[in-house]
Amino acid sequence: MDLTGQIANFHFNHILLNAAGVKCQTTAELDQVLASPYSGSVVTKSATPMVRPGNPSPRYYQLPEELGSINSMGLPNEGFAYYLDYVLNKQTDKPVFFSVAGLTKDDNLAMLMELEQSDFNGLVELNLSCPNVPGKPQTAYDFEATRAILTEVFAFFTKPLGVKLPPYFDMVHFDMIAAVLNDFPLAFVNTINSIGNGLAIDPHTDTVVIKPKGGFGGLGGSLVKATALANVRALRERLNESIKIIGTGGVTSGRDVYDLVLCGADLVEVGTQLMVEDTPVFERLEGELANELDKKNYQSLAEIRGKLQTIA
Ligand SMILES: O=C1NC(=O)NC(C(=O)O)N1
Repeated sequence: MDLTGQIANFHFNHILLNAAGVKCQTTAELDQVLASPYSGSVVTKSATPMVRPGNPSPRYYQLPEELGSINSMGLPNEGFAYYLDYVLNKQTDKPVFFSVAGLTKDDNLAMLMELEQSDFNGLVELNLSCPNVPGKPQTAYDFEATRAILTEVFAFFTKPLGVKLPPYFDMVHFDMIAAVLNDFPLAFVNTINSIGNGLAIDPHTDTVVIKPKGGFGGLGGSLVKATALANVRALRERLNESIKIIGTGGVTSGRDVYDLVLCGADLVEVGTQLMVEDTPVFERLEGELANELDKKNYQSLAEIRGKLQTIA
């Protein structure tokens, strides 16, 4: 059975990997994800130029009844140089994604210039959608700002680049972001980032469950699946076919992976459920995915990719 994926010149023997932010802040975590026989790749925690402690804790909370998670991490990371050193020295035959999330356009341009001039030979993900830095907007909700930064980036950047997008909730917004992205030689888009600025309450104490921003945080896990499916499907229908799609959000079962591929995903990322189960989740999900294909006598993901049916 062929459970592989392709982005640019990179072939992925498995389509599952971590979502940026989960199991990817330290070299030990990155090594563990890469070492899983059932991961196809790894993505680094979104890097800022300097080390960042992030927001005060509690800043991550698992919602009850396996609904998902809420987080306001605030881009804690070991700093750009730490991740560049890791990717330049790590021996692996799996493609690696380097995620960057500068707090300013200049920070992003500086990190991307350093990556361009480095020997890094993987893929780069420009995170335009972190909802958790107080006072900072999710750039990709501003279509002109997104066009402006991509214009400056592609004036010099020649390596495979993709963007991490927030979820959109309006058909016109799908049209507008696709009209921007189609003007650039992007290797991929990764959709969705968490659903920004949700709120969860502890019923025993009548208190929010995370400290930053009065309890507002990004939502992940099963409760965001329908939004993730819609964003993958809408962008697949609108983007040039040269722009591949990484589907992220709401994956807790092999059927969830199958559904994202059905909507057009080339690779699939796991965030909240990876926090819950750790790296064995990749084996479980791939096994369940294979079973879903078996049920319908499919031999490869290529047979179902983008093949979601509508009602005539
Ligand atoms: O892009 C991000 N999305 C999230 O949901 N959380 C992290 C963060 O807060 O660092 N960043």
